[in-house]
Amino acid sequence: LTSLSIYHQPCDPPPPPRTDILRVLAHTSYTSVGVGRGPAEPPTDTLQRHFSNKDAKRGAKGHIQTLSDKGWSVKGGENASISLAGGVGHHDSNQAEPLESDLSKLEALFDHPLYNIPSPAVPEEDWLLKVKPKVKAIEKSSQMWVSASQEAYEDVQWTSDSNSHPPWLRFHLNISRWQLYLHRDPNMEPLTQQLATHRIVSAVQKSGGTQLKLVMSFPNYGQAMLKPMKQERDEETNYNLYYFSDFERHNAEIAAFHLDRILGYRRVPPVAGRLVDVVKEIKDITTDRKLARTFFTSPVGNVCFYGQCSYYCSTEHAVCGRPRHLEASLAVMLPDLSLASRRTWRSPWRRSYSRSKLAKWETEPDYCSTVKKTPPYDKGTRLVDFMDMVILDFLMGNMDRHHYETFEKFGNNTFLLHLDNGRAFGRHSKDEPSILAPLEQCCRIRRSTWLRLRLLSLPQYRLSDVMRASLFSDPLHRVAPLLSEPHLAALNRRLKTVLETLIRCQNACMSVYFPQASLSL
Ligand SMILES: Nc1ncnc2c1ncn2[C@@H]1O[C@H](COP(=O)(O)OP(=O)(O)OP(=O)(O)O)[C@@H](O)[C@H]1O
Ligand SMILES: [Mn+2]
Repeated sequence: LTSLSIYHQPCDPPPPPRTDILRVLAHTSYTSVGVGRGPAEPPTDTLQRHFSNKDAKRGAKGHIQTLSDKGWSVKGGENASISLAGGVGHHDSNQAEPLESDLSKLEALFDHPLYNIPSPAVPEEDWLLKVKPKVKAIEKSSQMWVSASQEAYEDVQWTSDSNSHPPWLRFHLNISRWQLYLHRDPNMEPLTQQLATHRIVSAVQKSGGTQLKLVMSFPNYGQAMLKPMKQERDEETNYNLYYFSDFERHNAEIAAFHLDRILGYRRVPPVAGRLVDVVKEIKDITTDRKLARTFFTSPVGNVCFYGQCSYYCSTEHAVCGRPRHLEASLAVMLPDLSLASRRTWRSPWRRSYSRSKLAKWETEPDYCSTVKKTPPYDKGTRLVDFMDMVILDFLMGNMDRHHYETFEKFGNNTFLLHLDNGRAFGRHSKDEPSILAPLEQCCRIRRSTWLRLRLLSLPQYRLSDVMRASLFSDPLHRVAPLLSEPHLAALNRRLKTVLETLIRCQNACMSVYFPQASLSL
């Protein structure tokens, strides 16, 4: 299983000819396909082995019930899935399928061996954080921190037992060298539930970045980054706006989390949608004076605010409740930088961020060969990790990946954090081929990613369907589907383009080394 290199060069001799790989991929028994778990593959934690297919199915159904119990479905209770199936019936009648089938596709996808590749336990040094051994009682009392507004926060009674930890802490403690969370992580449901429903005790502006965002705090000391809704779901980005002037979209942050998980990466911090009460949950509780000063009531009686930031923070660009309910995305905060510092990397394929200049990669045909020789892209998994991110960005139309971050502790041998996806999903009617330039130019991909992409192109796991099913679990789905049908359809179209690019890569090299070989993709 580990014999195949993740660095299989497109121009290396290909592995021995296989029978129809697509057929094998669709087959439930996977042992006959030599999928390598290269050193870059996220380890599978023992926890996930306890999750049988049955548990997973029950989990998914249970979730629908939880949502409907809370009045989050149109009809609720037993009929929840039926009414919701009707609710999504507006997509292309040729493809119309009830939601039940989308959900079972998602379950089947996550049950597939490509998502359940066994791996050894995570070595001690591969965890991002370590729990300190028990502090003595005396030290403890002198170290005890007393909150200024004690009523707002809960008493902390955490022990070394993870059952005593709130979901956000469990999330932090489970971040490892290769992924933010586990496949089928049992903590995801409580974590996203809390983001969506937990009482907000503090809201302040987050500094840094160009657009308005807030840090929200919860009574259990968890925190989340809020991005407000600025654009209707079916509105397309204005064609005359440069990518760097585009608005951020809350639904893009949510959808990116789901897409990243479906691609099997798990490199986007969990995000949930929430209808926030602008008055009760922001204006009344904020201690941020600069923010408080920007609240006003619009001529039609909606409560609005605009905060302070370097773009779009003015009365003209205020975000407004209806009349006080505002849609927003809440992303769980990563561990504080004092506990886990991060390194920021400039993307080698960064756009020029100028209206007139072109970047080097746009003019130099052999640009990739230079990058391949430049650390950290010359060793380890960095280049294929970068390609994973490129594919995510192309699928969701994100042109704004100027930088990416990694956890300092893990050096160069670690996954890339896919933070800041707010400028994705701006346009469904057009694809942006330049986002794929790195893949076109380098022709490199991690084998397991490539296999998963092919899986997602099969009708029984179709990307748009599994995304629809996954997004259905977000609380904001009851307000409106997080991605409109044209956006879901665009995902399939773009996936096809990615696969065609890879076939072109393979063809080009096959013709060099194996002129007579036929391609059995
Ligand atoms: N979930 C998170 N937890 C902790 N920090 C985060 C999280 N998401 C983003 N950040 C940090 O906050 C900074 C700003 O976030 P983000 O990039 O999403 O905002 P932005 O306004 O879109 O920024 P920019 O305008 O530079 O694109 C990021 O550089 C990142 O370091
Ligand atoms: Mn941004």
